[in-house]
Amino acid sequence: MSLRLEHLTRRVARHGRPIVDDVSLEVADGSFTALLGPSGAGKTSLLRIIAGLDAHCDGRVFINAQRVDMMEARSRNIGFVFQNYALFDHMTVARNIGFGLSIRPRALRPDRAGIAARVEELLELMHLPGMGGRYPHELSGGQRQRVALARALATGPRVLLLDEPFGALDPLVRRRIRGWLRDLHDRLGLTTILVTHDRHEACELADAIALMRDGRIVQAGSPQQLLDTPATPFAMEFMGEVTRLAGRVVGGRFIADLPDVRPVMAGGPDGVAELLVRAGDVRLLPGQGAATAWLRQAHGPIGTFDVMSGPDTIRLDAVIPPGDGRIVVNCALDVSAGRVARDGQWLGATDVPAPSGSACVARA
Ligand SMILES: Nc1ncnc2c1ncn2[C@@H]1O[C@H](COP(=O)(O)OP(=O)(O)OP(=O)(O)O)[C@@H](O)[C@H]1O
Repeated sequence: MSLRLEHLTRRVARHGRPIVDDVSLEVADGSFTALLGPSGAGKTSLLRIIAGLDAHCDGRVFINAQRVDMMEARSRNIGFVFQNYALFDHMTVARNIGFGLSIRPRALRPDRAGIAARVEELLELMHLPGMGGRYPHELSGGQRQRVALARALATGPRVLLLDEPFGALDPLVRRRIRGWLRDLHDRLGLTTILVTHDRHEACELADAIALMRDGRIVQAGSPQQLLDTPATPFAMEFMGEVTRLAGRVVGGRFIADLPDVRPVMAGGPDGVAELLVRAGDVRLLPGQGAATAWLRQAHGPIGTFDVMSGPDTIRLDAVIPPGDGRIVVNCALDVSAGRVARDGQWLGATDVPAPSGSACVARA
């Protein structure tokens, strides 16, 4: 099922600006979309509006072209999993899973045998066979999360909303459950939206990412699009480690404060600016300058260096030059693949998509 969000806005008391601010987004049928962003960006608030758990003051939500934001939550046929599992501790796993079915209106409710059969089917699907009689406190975190998923899927929703579902799990379990979740999504033909602040998680799982900040969507697109053409310096920094170099734009070139950084072409008027560059795009050029770089730590082909250039020493990540790269003398720095920014925007960028509201991609 496809989703379309149009200009969604939510205001709450004692909060100066809207916590969800004019958000528009297309989510393709069968896609896995991550709402990514720092704490307080409005991800959970947006998810709750879609689910019908919180009110919005402006905008519309469509599922398969049908407007649903005036419907109550349980009529939307959306499955929702919270960060903290939110299982009923006093109920067995089987009753937890069957709960949504057991409170359906009489005309739609399966009989007891029907509910039991559906619960068994879900226990099997979630790799929890024979665990229906246990209580939540008798399960591991990963198992509890799978019970929460089973409960969300019991009524057969086609849209699944997940709010930081892996937050409380250790990294190993987290990785395993991610792979399993993506398989489940594909197998059941779900349309899934996942809230996370972990870019690795978003990139590993999702076909599309909507990056949020201050209640707004900064950029939406495939993980590769966000990595290759970040809409803003914030997007670039959120999607990967970057080094920032201070400097100025003079006559169409960025001149870094560090004297051994080679000038970079830059659009925009003259003035103070900064350059953002990824570690894999910083090259030390031995014998072509006056800087000295000491390798502090190697991470595969990339190293963390202390670079002394003129009177300053800065720490940055760069590609380790061939040979013994522990001390690189008389070097210049090539950062020509970096991007030049001023006041939180790219300077003279021509290849960057417009922020906010861009459509999410369909699944490959
Ligand atoms: N009911 C509310 N009343 C007042 N402020 C709220 C309410 N709900 C959320 N907020 C505020 O709205 C902002 C967005 O919160 P939200 O939980 O949606 O962010 P988030 O991106 O999901 O953050 P996190 O990753 O920390 O969960 C925050 O500043 C939060 O304090």
